[in-house]
Formats: sequence, C-alpha cells, structure tokens
Amino acid sequence: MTLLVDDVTLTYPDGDGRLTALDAVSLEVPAGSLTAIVGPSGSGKSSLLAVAATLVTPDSGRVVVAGRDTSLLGPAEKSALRRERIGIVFQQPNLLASLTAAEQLQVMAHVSGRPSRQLRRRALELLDAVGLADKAGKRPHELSGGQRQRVNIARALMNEPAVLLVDEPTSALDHERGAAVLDLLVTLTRERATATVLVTHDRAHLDRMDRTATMADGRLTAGAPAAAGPPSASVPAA
Ligand SMILES: Nc1ncnc2c1ncn2[C@@H]1O[C@H](COP(=O)(O)OP(=O)(O)OP(=O)(O)O)[C@@H](O)[C@H]1O
Repeated sequence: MTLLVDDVTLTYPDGDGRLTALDAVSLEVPAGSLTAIVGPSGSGKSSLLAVAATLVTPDSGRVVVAGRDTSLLGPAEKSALRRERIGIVFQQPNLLASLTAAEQLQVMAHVSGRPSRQLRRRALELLDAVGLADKAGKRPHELSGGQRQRVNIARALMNEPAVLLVDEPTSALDHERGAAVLDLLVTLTRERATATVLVTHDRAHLDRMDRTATMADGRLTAGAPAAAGPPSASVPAA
C-alpha cells in the first residue's frame, strides 16, 4: 500500500476546548490509483491532505508513505521523505513570475542535488507529458490558467513521488479545462504509478476516479468503487 492513513485523529485548539477536524479517519490508496475526497466546506478535506502530506502531525494514528511509518520519523527524516516521495499540488499554482515553465520545475528539484542537465531533461519530459512541450520557455503571465495548473502538476512530479496529493485542481477552471486537467491526472497516476488523492468540490468528473470517499464532520466514508480500472483505493472498515 503506497499511502496508508491509519485511524488518524486531528484536533485544533478551539476556545477552551478542541475542535475535531479528523475523527478516526482511515484511507488506503494503492499505487496507480486515484481517490477523490469530496465533502462540504469545513468537513476536514484539507486537514486530511495536510496530514497525508506529513505537513501536520495528527494527535493519534499514523500515516505510512511508500512503506515508511511517518509517525516514527524525526522532523528532518520526515521532510526528506516529503521532498522525495510526496508531490503536492496546491489549489493556486504559486508559480514564480520571473521563471519559465521549465525553470519552475528545475528549481523545485535543485535541492535533490541532481546535475542540472538531467533536471532540465526531466523538466522537458514532464512538460511534454502534461501537454506543454511548446511552452517550456514561457513565463506564468504568458500561460492560461489551465496551462499554469499543468505546470503546477508537472512540478509536483519532478522528484518522482510515490504519493501525489492534489487540492481542488479544477476550482479556477471552466468545465472543459477542468475535465482535461482531471483526465491528465488520471493518465499521470497510471503512467507513473502514483497513489493519488484529489480533494474536490466538483462532483462533475467523479466517474473518472477509481474511488470516491466523502468527508462529513471529520469522518470519512467510502463511496462505491468505479466499475472497472486498476486496484482501487479503499476506506478500511472501522
Ligand atoms: N489551523 C486551524 N486552526 C483551527 N481550526 C482549523 C484549522 N484548520 C482547519 N480548522 C477547522 O477544522 C475543520 C476542518 O477544516 P478543513 O479546512 O480541513 O475543511 P475542508 O473540508 O478542507 O474545508 P474547505 O472545503 O472549505 O477547504 C473546520 O472546522 C475548520 O474551521
């Protein structure tokens, strides 16, 4: 199991008490499969992504990424694991205005210490994979919203992550461009065998996912798996 969220509870300070953002949440996502998390605002979707990304440590429970139990890791090991095994696509692309599309990807991976020619080759290969082979030299203001989101996705794949976490990738896009970005995520998930989790408000494209799980008041319930496709993710029985 490439991503395992195991019985995770997360609370935040709330006045004199605590607010339970995640209530005994479990989720399994195999390599090469894509799970959508839907649910109303405030139900805990972003909290789940933050915990899965190891950016937030839960009160209890554990997150296992590519076989490593992150609850046993110190901060330095955890950030190394995050850098090397987890790709994160935030809602807003947050691209640097002065860099070209290819440079946005290269700068991400510089810390990994790989030679720059190799990084450049990988950046161009990924831009090609997201349909932007001819935009490698363009800066963000020369790209459309959909194209910027594609750069964002390609950037998250630079370090060949095992787990890909995607937050509301279609929220700033029209229906057609949103559908194209989701198709791309499905293709990349299969080709690169990532365990992909996608938070979305948009129920229009859920038939493309292997599995949809619903958050409500910090609890996660599994939806029906898609009829066909690779091994689907699951929410284990409590
Ligand atoms: N840093 C924080 N401190 C305190 N409470 C928080 C914090 N982050 C989230 N919460 C609370 O935790 C609950 C879950 O929030 P979360 O952002 O995970 O929900 P969400 O489903 O992602 O919402 P949205 O769809 O609006 O982004 C909410 O009640 C929210 O107010």
